[in-house]
Amino acid sequence: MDSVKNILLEYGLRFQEPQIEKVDKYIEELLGVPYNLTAHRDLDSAVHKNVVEILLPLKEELKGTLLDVGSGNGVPGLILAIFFSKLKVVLLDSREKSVNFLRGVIEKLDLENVSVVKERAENFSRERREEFDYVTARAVARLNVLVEICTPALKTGGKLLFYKGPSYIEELKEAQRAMKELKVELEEVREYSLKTGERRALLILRKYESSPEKYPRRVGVPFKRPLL
Ligand SMILES: C[S@@+](CC[C@H](N)C(=O)[O-])C[C@H]1O[C@@H](n2cnc3c(N)ncnc32)[C@H](O)[C@@H]1O
Repeated sequence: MDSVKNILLEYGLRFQEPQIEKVDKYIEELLGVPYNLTAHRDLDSAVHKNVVEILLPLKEELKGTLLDVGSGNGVPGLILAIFFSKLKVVLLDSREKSVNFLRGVIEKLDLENVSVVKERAENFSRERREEFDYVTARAVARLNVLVEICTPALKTGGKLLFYKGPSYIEELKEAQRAMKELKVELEEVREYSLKTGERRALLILRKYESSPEKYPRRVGVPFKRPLL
């Protein structure tokens, strides 16, 4: 039977045993069934979607502070916290159900470098300006919205790491105004493919100056009236 370890080895990803043990437990929590009872296809798909997709495009070690916006079940923030022990991670989500799940997982996995906050990103980013070295997000909003709700919490010189599908090309065009307003520039796009055939891209944007105080606008506005 495939294990998390074998799948990561297939991709040439590097790891240590304690990290694999934690990911095994995490997948068990995610699927809601003990590891030895997990169906092969469920395990394979969960590891690809939640672990390989996150680690594969990262060549460098991440260290410092990281905020994961709209963390849901903990992807990518929790996975990054497991594999990069020098990171201090805040998982942010406005949904009670996600926050409760995440708190349970952190306790079970005994993770000391992760905390969870239940709050809307618009409020959190306004209050915690210029605090994080990285802000990450996957499957939360289109790029122009993400830039507005994430960038204020980022330090000047810090990086936004957004996991996207092939729609990123359109989203980048649409996000030009938001990038200019919030003072971020595209540094790099890392395109990659999973063995499942899925095409993905990691967008890396760098904040070159403080974002104006008027951003982010109040809760809901960046979604309802995105910067275009
Ligand atoms: C589709 S899920 C994605 C979860 C995870 N990032 C992933 O890729 O598996 C989107 C999550 O973003 C959260 N979310 C959406 N808008 C948000 C906001 N403005 N502030 C905080 N959380 C938000 C939702 O509650 C939900 O848990």
